[in-house]
Amino acid sequence: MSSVIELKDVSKSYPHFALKNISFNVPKGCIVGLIGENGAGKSTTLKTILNICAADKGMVKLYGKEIGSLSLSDKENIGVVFDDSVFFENLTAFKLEKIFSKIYMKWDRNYYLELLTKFNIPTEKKIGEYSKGMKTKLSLICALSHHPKLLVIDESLSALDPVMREEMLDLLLDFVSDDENAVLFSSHIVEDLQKIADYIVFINQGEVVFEKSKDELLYENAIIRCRGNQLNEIDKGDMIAFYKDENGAAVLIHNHTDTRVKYKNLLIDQATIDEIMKIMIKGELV
Ligand SMILES: Nc1ncnc2c1ncn2[C@@H]1O[C@H](COP(=O)(O)OP(=O)(O)OP(=O)(O)O)[C@@H](O)[C@H]1O
Repeated sequence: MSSVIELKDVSKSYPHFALKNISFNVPKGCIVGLIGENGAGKSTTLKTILNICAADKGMVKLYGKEIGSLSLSDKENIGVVFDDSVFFENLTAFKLEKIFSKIYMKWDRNYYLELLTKFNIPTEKKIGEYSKGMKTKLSLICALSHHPKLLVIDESLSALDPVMREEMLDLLLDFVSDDENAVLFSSHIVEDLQKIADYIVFINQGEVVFEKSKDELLYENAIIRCRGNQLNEIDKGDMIAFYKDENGAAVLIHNHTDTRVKYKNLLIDQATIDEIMKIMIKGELV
């Protein structure tokens, strides 16, 4: 399976923060979810991929080409939806269409109008008068309407209500049903990524903690919930990380049949990606 994005040992330093040797791939036909707490380095990673900020070292390739050597038509194959995407607030969606039709060679007016109707976006209202959710929808619609092959989305869908998010997620699944397309999607709403992502890349304090297929991640991990004083009943070798507070302990363990048998007297739950992330960030790694 070839990759749309390849990152190898990418580093970028700011005065009080550094991305350190970030490596991961975004394979064709896949949705890759980038997760991590506030300030972990998700946006910086996306900006480095898009060459909005240059990496200090490492390699970024899109469709096998170094990021600095992309042609205009290569760039047109990238659709970007950022949380702070700005459109001219005095324009209407109709006027915006006229501008984009001149910028993008593959601009698809009919598809744009179809999506505006489907997602109830007013065409004659000024964009400055849109709600945040409407702006987000418009941003995704614009990104899709020039038929990119890669969509890079930063946090944006968090402004949408659950029903609308579901529809947008369906749109992304539809997008990657074409095996040539791919999505790199950074989100706080890990639940969304659990629904649609094929791979999860977890970044913490500027470093990749893991890059795994979602199915593998959910299958390989389980959580023991117990009282704090029961922690010593669990062998360190079975633990990945644990979190303890006054209400008890949550222990991330390797999910093997033998660990399930070994700890049959303790409550073992399936782990969600959200819980895996929280225990690894807030708890202690073993
Ligand atoms: N231009 C910049 N100059 C200096 N520091 C920066 C710059 N851009 C980002 N940072 C710092 O880099 C760190 C990572 O920021 P980044 O926006 O990548 O995190 P994030 O994971 O996307 O966070 P969030 O989920 O809150 O959006 C933060 O500490 C931020 O202050």
